Amino acid sequence: SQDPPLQPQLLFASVSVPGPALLFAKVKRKEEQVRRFYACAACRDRKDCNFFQWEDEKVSETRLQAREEINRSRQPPFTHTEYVERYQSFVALPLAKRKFCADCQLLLLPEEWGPHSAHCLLSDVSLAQLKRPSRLLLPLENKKTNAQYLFADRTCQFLLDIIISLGFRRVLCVGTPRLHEFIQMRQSEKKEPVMRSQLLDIDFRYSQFYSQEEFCHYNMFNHYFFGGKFASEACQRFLCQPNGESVIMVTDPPFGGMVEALAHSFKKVVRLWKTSCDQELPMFWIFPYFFEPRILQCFPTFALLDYQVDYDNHALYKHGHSGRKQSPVRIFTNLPPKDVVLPAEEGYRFCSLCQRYISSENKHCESCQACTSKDGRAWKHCQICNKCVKPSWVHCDSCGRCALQEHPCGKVGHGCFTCGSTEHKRRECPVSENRTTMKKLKSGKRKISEMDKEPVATKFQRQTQAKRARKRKRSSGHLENQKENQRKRNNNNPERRLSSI
Ligand SMILES: C[S@@+](CC[C@H](N)C(=O)[O-])C[C@H]1O[C@@H](n2cnc3c(N)ncnc32)[C@H](O)[C@@H]1O
Ligand SMILES: [Zn+2]
Ligand SMILES: [Zn+2]
Ligand SMILES: [Zn+2]
Ligand SMILES: [Zn+2]
Ligand SMILES: [Zn+2]
Repeated sequence: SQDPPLQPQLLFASVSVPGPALLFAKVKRKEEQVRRFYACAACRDRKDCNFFQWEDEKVSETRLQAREEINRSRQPPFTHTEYVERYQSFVALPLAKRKFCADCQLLLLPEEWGPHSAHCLLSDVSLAQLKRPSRLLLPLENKKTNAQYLFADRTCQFLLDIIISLGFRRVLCVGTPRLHEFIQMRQSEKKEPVMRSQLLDIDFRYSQFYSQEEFCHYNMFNHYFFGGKFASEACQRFLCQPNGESVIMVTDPPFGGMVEALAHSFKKVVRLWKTSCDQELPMFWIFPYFFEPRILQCFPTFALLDYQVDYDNHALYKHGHSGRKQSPVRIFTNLPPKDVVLPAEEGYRFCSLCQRYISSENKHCESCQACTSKDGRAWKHCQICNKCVKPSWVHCDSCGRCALQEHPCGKVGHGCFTCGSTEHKRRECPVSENRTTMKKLKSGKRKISEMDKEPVATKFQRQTQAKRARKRKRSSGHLENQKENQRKRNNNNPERRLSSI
């Protein structure tokens, strides 16, 4: 990008544990050069972790030591084994002695009460509460890094029901603590059929509640198991049980995350599971619909489902029309869409032509030969663009495409780096959810409905952009050529640094 380098990072702050960095590339357009650097694989906000190192940089001994020191200070206070032992001691205590420190987010043993006496303590922690850690723990709402948005019960129940009805008996929960918790609770209630689950998440606070077979402290941006070989083997053991076909992976990564890095990790998870045959690990990847092109680039067999994923603690992304925005979060899957039955009581119905379940207002377009709505509203077909567009869009002759009435006419740039939209820049992106956007939304200054903003560059736009690029190349000769190629290479490089990260 042309932007000054955003400080990349190696360490985690909110859930602060050291781990390997990712290698990114920064392109200086003017100087025609690429410089690679290491940055944190977990934090997308430099306030959380400001690790930065050029690839070819020599790091002094003193700096290495200082870094070691920071790493040490950011380790979880206990090992997973210690957490498990503590849990056992904790549940053996009488109710009156079971205290949870809300400030430290820690289950306390009586001999530790002293140093926490001035902290906010929760007393009489019941077994029922211990079974729902996602309610006990404060969601890490740090927008860029953790973005811990928890499923509403409606969504959790739907996911579990559909998983069971599809015949799966084991669920690998990658960044889905609440789904894991649902399955664990079900198990303790001895419900049939028996379901099992394992959680992989960067939030190590969960080590307090789950065994090493139930939880692995994991970074999904670089497939890193903090518990080392023991943990990755636990994951492999979970995936590769005798009836290997009955396992599904469900992931709900932070939305600001880089799709390509995630896909790279998920392919490694598949390799942990994969037997000799060329099977695909069944997967639900929960992510905003406007990432469809980028997800399909990484996983061409995936389909986008119409189901609107709903969160408890997300002020904006809510299901339905209750004055709030509808959720743009959907399920991507490599299972046949016709098998994923969406709830009729929420208005979903089957389109026999598309062979999939669609939302109530989505309608089948004869010209496109598909149910074209992505956002849940009825889309309309534009004869000139030869595709369906959002209801609020009109065809603009100067731009040669459909857009909002008040679009920046004639200024088709590269668009948003995070989601690909040409209607806004990264700073206003609804996905990266930075402060400015949140402030604007809160103060009601938002002129254009976020829903009306154009999502990822569509195939058509990409084609016209490519055409323009080719034209530019022809007209401005070699240097321009190089730039364009550089840009393309960059876009194809999975380790390229996106400004969203
Ligand atoms: C959008 S929330 C999804 C939670 C899910 N909706 C649920 O209710 O179970 C993202 C989850 O990913 C986890 N997470 C964030 N960054 C991560 C990373 N780098 N590696 C692994 N997990 C991460 C967060 O701790 C959080 O649990
Ligand atoms: Zn405390
Ligand atoms: Zn249809
Ligand atoms: Zn159409
Ligand atoms: Zn049009
Ligand atoms: Zn225009």
